[in-house]
Amino acid sequence: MMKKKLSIIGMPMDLGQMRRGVDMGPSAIRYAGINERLKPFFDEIHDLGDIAIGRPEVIVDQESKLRNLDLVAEKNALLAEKVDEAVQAGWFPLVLGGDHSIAIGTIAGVAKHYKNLGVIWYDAHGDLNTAETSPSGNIHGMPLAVSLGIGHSKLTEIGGYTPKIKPENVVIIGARSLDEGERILIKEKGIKVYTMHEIDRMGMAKVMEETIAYLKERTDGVHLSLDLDGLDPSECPGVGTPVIGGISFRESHLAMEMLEESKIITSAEFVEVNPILDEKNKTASIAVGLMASLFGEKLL
Ligand SMILES: NC(=[NH2+])NCCC[C@H](N)C(=O)O
Ligand SMILES: [Mn+2]
Ligand SMILES: [Mn+2]
Repeated sequence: MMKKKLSIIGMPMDLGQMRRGVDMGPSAIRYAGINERLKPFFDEIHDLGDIAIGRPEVIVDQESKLRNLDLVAEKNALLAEKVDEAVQAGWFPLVLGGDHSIAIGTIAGVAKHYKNLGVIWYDAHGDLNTAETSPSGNIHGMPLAVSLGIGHSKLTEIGGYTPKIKPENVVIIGARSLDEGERILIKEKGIKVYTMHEIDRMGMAKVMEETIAYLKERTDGVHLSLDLDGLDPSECPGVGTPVIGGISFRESHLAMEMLEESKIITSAEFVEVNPILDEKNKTASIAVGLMASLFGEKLL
């Protein structure tokens, strides 16, 4: 049997949006006991520490209006390298955010190892904006588009190849706040989306059954990109862009348990935990609980 090895990488990035505090996400998640909780499910766990981000001044790219474009690109290139090395060496990469712009780096590091990487985008948002469609200029609203090869070339070219993933290999779960340009892109590219409407109507069990079956038949690895704002803000208040009417804690655990049973997940990231906006580290604790379910923790 191959050893089960987990590589934890902290990405204290807050340059993809405007609310301070999300750079403390990795610390909050570690403080919530990630190591202890995941230990039973791995032969070895290496916490590689954090990628150095620094505290630079905000610079808006004059041409594209993207906030912190150069730094977000530079730091994501570093993350991509780290993730690439982990996968290469046979470690499961688990990245702790940081705002969702870090998915650009994670996916750049992972996708080169697969012919058809699948992505589950568990999020209230589509994160499918470009400089042209973004209402905010915040890069954390763009990483899924960037990974599909759509967006500023400084972002899409990270890792030296583009696109990273194909639209038919993506499943978005939990969407309830989509901008106009994102809706157009979803339809144009035929991206599979389970909005809150489908989750209410079909139930999470059916949504996950379909998602797993869909990805199993077309992908050779699946990355889970879980934005804690996919969950309802009453349960996960520690996020920068909360949207009412989200996925429940229980539904989310079921989703993670079903993913564990399916054995399809080959990399993951948990993003947008902002301890300054949180209540007693609740959101970080929920993130750790979801990771535990994803890797095999059972109630009985
Ligand atoms: N990763 C996130 N929380 N993204 C929120 C994006 C919000 C909005 N759609 C924007 O582009 O600014
Ligand atoms: Mn997101
Ligand atoms: Mn979101």
